[in-house]
Amino acid sequence: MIILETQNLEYSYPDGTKAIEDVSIQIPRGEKVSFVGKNGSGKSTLFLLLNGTLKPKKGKVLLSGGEINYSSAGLLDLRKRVGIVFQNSDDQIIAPTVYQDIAFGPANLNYKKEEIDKIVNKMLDYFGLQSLKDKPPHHLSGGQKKRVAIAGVLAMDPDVIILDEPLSNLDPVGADEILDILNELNHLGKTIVISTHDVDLAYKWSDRVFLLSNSRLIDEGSPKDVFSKEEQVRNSSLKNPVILDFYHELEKRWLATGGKRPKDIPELVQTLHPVDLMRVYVGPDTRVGECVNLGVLYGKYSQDGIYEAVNSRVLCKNEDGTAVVELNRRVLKPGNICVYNMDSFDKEEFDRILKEYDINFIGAMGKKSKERAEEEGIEVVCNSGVIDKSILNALTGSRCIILTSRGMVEHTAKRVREYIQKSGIRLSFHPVGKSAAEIDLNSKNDVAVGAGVLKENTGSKEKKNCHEPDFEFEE
Ligand SMILES: Nc1ncnc2c1ncn2[C@@H]1O[C@H](COP(=O)(O)OP(=O)(O)OP(=O)(O)O)[C@@H](O)[C@H]1O
Repeated sequence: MIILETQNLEYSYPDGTKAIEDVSIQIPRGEKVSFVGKNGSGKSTLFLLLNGTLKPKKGKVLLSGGEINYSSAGLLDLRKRVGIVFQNSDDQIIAPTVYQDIAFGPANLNYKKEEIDKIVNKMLDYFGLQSLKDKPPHHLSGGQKKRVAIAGVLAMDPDVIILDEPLSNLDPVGADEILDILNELNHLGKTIVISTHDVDLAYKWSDRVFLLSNSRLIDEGSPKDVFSKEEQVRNSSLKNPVILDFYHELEKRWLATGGKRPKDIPELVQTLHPVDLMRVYVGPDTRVGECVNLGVLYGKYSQDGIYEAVNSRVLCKNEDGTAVVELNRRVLKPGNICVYNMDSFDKEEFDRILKEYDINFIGAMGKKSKERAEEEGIEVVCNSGVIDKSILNALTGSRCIILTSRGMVEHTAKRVREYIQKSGIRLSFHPVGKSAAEIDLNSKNDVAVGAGVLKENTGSKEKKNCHEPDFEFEE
């Protein structure tokens, strides 16, 4: 529901200065509203028009849908419902004591003495001014004067409280105290309208921002909307809220993502999730924001395990066809590789091994073993580049078996062990079957890398868990 509204408002001062030109605004009831704009943009003039202190040359001011009545009675009613706190408290505080100043408004409304006393004491308590009630206001500090000025307005229990630069000249703690009071009053249902040059305040505090420039309304909307138009903000001689500048710098360095502009520090912290980025080539049709699957990452990209990069979001694309993607890693449990000597093939034993190791990839190496596999009706899925393909399949979690003959078993073992040593990825490797025990796993052909050597696991091979490697890398 709109509590205050202006329609095509125009105002010029008697000297001819055009202070407000064609301004139409709507202020919803119960909102916290900020007017921002450089010096002389027309904020104070608009506020004086909103509470009837000034009468527009053209256009209308409406309160709760009704046009303002500029008769004395109409204005008295308006000022009871729309209170204004001036930027300079000395312009507002006129009575000889704090008590009398707060009592001024209710007295003007012809309230009875007891009622006035009750209201003033309530205000003195609420604003922590009891100990100062008999002091002359001009002896008070800036913060205390501001509290007296707000108390004087609140004493009339207005629906809307308009405050012109309420925090100017206050120290940070004093400013926070006033802000707390405004927040509480808003919480109690009051519509709070302020003007400010403090873009950080307008950005984080307001529900709605109106931007004035050269006596005209330039923009209005949520703080995030209004302050997202950086050029417009700059052209209005304002600055970006610091929190947004900071966020943009983090965003440029890929330290903050999510595209959600933070409103305050907790929101900023939320944008700082650790990002895991990779520069990759993507097709020409891939767009920023799309997700790509990069397959399995190992070697230097694997961190301390094997990962599959699925649904990795493209954060930016470069002209050279590369893109920066945010990796979405899915941990892969490495599979295993068994090697079986087809020279001593035994159908029953072979079937048991397939079952025990849950084999889902069979490769055959060497003419003899391929022929034997065919004779035995074994479904071989790979018969060239078998060792490397088995390694690649094992990396993505497959359970592989390589069928080969006596001499090739040790060669296969050596190649797999080399890979394990170089990559640091602990694939399981098991010579299996009757002749497995004959394989010299500690062959002098083993490759030693750095300070590490491979050694055989102890324990029965027959009982070994299929995910447990036969070889360990020993530092
Ligand atoms: N009493 C006056 N007589 C003539 N011109 C005035 C008077 N008061 C303000 N103005 C002019 O009206 C224009 C709007 O002034 P206003 O005080 O409303 O701006 P403002 O946005 O509140 O500025 P500030 O941020 O400096 O408080 C300015 O050009 C100003 O010089």
